[in-house]
Amino acid sequence: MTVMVFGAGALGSLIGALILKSGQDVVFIARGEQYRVLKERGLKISGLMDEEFEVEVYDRPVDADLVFLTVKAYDTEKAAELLRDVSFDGICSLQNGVGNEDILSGYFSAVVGGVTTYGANLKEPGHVVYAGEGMTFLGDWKGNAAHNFADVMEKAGMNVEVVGDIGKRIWEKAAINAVINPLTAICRVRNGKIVEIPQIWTIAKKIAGECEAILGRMGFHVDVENVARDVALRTSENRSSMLQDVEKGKRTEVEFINGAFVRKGRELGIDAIYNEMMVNLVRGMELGMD
Ligand SMILES: NC(=O)C1=CN([C@@H]2O[C@H](COP(=O)(O)OP(=O)(O)OC[C@H]3O[C@@H](n4cnc5c(N)ncnc54)[C@H](OP(=O)(O)O)[C@@H]3O)[C@@H](O)[C@H]2O)C=CC1
Ligand SMILES: CC(C)(CO)C(=O)C(=O)O
Repeated sequence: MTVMVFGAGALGSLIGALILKSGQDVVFIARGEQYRVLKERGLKISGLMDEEFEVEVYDRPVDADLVFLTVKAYDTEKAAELLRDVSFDGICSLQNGVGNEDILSGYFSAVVGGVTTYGANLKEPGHVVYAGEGMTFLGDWKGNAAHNFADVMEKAGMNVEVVGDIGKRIWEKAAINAVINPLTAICRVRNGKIVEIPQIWTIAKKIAGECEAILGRMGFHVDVENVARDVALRTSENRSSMLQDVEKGKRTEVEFINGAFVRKGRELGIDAIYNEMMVNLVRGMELGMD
């Protein structure tokens, strides 16, 4: 059994390292400087684990049995096109945002949706910090492969559960990210500050209200304001992934987070003007970067 990790950045390298450490075969797909360093020097994981791994790494996909997809959401379509040329039995997205599984379902017959709270940061090429042990929920989106992916993760000692409501969980996580991520990125603050600073929290509540109305109409009843508040406070010292992207001058996943609520709101006839404002402001920042 060979497991491919397509997108060996922060999360993919961590997941791949944990699977490799358990004695299972892993191939890593990377690009650019990350590919070069992984090939020449291997992978270093620090933080909750302190180990170095020699890794089998390629700059294009190869045949495998199972594929974990860990590219950013805006790279999913391109990854699917590349993966079409190789053979594997199932693909599992561990990405944030909405829409990845639908894109993959247009290409492949066994697609698994995933939501994970494991935390990883890329310190420098080839060096990933394992920042938080979390939980991963997997669910079949198309076909029947979730249990195969869960077996691999379980063997690797990871916390994982196969669930029947992965769609709801993906949207729920997207709602939490829709409230916290753009505001932390625009205001350049850590997560906890969006609750502490009343001027920011006022806007957060508007975004949460729109997300809750949309999720409610979809049959997903979530108290978005309170859940997002709890997550922001529990992760109060975190710099959100969107803030980190903006600070590094990288593109963000805002179109797959707040943008997903704007599109779903339009479809359902529900206003999502605060989410739309977040998309425009964050995209504006991205496009204005030198
Ligand atoms: N990091 C975390 O703790 C968590 C992340 N997530 C989600 O997981 C996903 C990945 O996040 P993260 O690991 O932080 O992001 P990273 O940018 O660190 O990792 C993605 C990696 O995929 C690479 N990549 C993209 N396209 C290709 C390609 N065609 N061929 C080879 N490599 C490719 C990227 O290269 P390049 O840098 O050149 O673009 C990058 O190295 C996101 O959706 C994120 O929201 C979810 C939970 C936790
Ligand atoms: C939950 C949260 C907001 C934690 O920082 C996150 O998922 C992110 O930063 O993308």
